[in-house]
Amino acid sequence: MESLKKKVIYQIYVKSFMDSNGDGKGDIAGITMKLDYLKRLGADCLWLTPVFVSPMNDNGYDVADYYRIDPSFGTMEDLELLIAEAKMRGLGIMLDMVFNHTSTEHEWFRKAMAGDPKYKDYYIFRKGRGALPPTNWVSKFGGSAWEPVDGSDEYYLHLFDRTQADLNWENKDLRKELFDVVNFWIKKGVVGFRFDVVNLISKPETFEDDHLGDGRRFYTDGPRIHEYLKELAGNTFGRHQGMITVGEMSSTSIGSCVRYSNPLEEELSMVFNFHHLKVDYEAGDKWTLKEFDFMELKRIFNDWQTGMENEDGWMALFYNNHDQPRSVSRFGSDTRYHKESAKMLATSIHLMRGTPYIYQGEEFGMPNAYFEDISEYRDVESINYHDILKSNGMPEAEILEVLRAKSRDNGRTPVLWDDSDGHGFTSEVPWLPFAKVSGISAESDIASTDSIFSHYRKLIALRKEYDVISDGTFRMTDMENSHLISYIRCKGNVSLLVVNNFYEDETALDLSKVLDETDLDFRKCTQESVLISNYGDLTKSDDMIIIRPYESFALYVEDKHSAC
Ligand SMILES: O=P(O)(O)OC[C@H]1O[C@H](O[C@H]2O[C@H](CO)[C@@H](O)[C@H](O)[C@H]2O)[C@H](O)[C@@H](O)[C@@H]1O
Repeated sequence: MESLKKKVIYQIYVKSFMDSNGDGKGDIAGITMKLDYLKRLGADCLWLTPVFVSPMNDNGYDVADYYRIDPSFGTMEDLELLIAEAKMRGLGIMLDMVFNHTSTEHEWFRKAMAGDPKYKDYYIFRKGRGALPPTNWVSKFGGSAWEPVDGSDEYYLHLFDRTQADLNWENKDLRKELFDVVNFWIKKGVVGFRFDVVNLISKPETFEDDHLGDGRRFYTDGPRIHEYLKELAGNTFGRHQGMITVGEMSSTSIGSCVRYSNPLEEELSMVFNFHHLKVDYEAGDKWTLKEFDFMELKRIFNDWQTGMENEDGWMALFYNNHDQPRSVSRFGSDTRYHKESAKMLATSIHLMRGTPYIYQGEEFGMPNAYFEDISEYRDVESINYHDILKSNGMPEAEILEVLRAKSRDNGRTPVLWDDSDGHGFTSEVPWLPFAKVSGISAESDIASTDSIFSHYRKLIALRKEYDVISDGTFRMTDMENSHLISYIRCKGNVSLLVVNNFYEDETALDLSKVLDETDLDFRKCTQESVLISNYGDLTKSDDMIIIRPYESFALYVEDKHSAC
C-alpha cells in the first residue's frame, strides 16, 4: 500500500460540489458524476463534509442521526455506490465525524430535555448563577456558550450554535455510542475519517469564568483528550490497517499536535491547525479588516514545520477549506495574476512536509464570493456576526466589507464547473449564490495551455515520484526576506530549493546566500534543475535569480556531498 506521506486528499463540501437532481443543492450522486475528474486530478482520497441527517443550521455540522444520510444529499445506496465507484478508480472515501456536539434535534438531546437522566448525562448541563449563566464563556459563533433550559435553572453548553449541544465525553456509554458510529461506517468501506474540532471534546472538571479570554483555554486540548483519542482509535480505526484519520484542532499548540499525530502515540494520522490562517486578524479578532502579515505567516510555517518534524508529528497542509476565504483572493491576486498566484500558493504548500489537502475549486483558482448584500449570505456564523457588529454600531457598508473578506460563505459558493448560467453545478437556483466573478471555471481553466489544474496535477505526481517531497527534512532559508517564502527539503543526497514570491513586485534570490546559510550549493542550477515552475523559465544571472510577480519554482540538485 502506498505510504500516507505520498497521498493527497481532496475536500468536498457536498452541498456546493455538484447537484445531480436539480434542487439547487449538491449531493452524493453529484460526486459520483465527477469521479473521473477527480481521478484525472490525481487525488487519492475524498473527504466529504457531513452527509448525515441534520436540520442544517450549520450545514450538516449539526448531526441529528449519525447512521442515516440526509435526504437532501441522497440515500444510503447513493453513498454505497459512491464508495464502490471511487474504489474502482483507486480513490478512497473519508467521512466527517462531528463528535464534539450533536444537533439539539438528535434523539439523545430530545430525551435529555425530556428529563431522561441517562441522556441528560450525554450532554453538559449546569445550574446558572442567579440570572447569569454557569460561566462567562463565549460561543465561537457569538454570544454566550450557554443556553438556558426553559422552566429550569439549568443551562446546556454549546461552544458553537445554540442548536449544537456539546457532548459529555466523561460518560463512558456516550463514548461507546460514538465508537459504534465509527465502526458502522468502517464496515461500509470508507478509508478514513476527519474528526471535527476533536481537541475540544475534553472539558475541565470544574467550570469557571475566564477572566483572560473567551473560555477556550479551559477546554482546548483538555485534560483527558489524549486518553479519549487513544480509546477512540483502539476501539475503531486503530484496529484496521492503513486507515487515514485527521483531527481538526481548534486553537491548538505544536506540543499537543505532536502527541495527536506521532505514530507511537496511536491517536490520529495527522492534524489540521489554523494559526497560519489568522495572520489577517487584527489583535486575534477575525471580524476585522487587515492586510495579511506575511512575516508572521512565514514564522508560523517555520515553527510548525520544524516543530512537527523534530518530534515526528504529521500535519495537514492547506490554505483552503469550507470555513476559510479563498486563498487566491486572500494571499494572492484573483485578477491580474490569477494563474501565477494560484499556482504559487499551490507550490508553496504542496512541497512542504505533511499531507496536502485541496479544497474543491482551488485546483482552478476559485476566488471569493464578492457578495454585496447580507441577504446573499447563508452561513450561521456570518449572519450572527453581522448582527453582533451592527449592535456594536458598525455601519452596514463596513460590516459588508468585513464579511466580503472573512465570511465562511466565501469558500462555500457552488463550484463553477463551466461558464453557463447554472455553471454546470445546477439547472435550478443554487442554494447559495455563485461567486460574482466572470471567466473563471474548471472548463475554461482546463482548456487553457497553462492551466492551474495541470499545475496541481504535476504537484501531486511529483509527491508520488520524489521521496524528498514526501519524506525529506524541512528548513526555511532567508527568514528576513519580506517577499519570499523559500525553503529546502533534503533526503539522502537529494535537495530541493522551493522559492515562492507572495507579491506583485519583482525581487531577487541570492544563491550564494543560500549556500552560506545551508551549505547547499544551488549556484550551478540550470533550466534542467527546475522540477516545477509557474513561469516555465528561470531568469538567472551568476548567483542571482530574478523572481517575477508571484513567481514560484522548485530546484532539484543531487550531490553526494550534500549536507543533509
Ligand atoms: O479558529 P479555531 O479556533 O482554530 O477553530 C478551527 C475551526 O473550528 C470550527 O470549525 C468546525 O466546527 C464547526 C462546528 O462543528 C463547523 O461549523 C465548521 O464548519 C467546522 O469546520 C469553526 O467553525 C471554524 O471557523 C474554525 O476555523
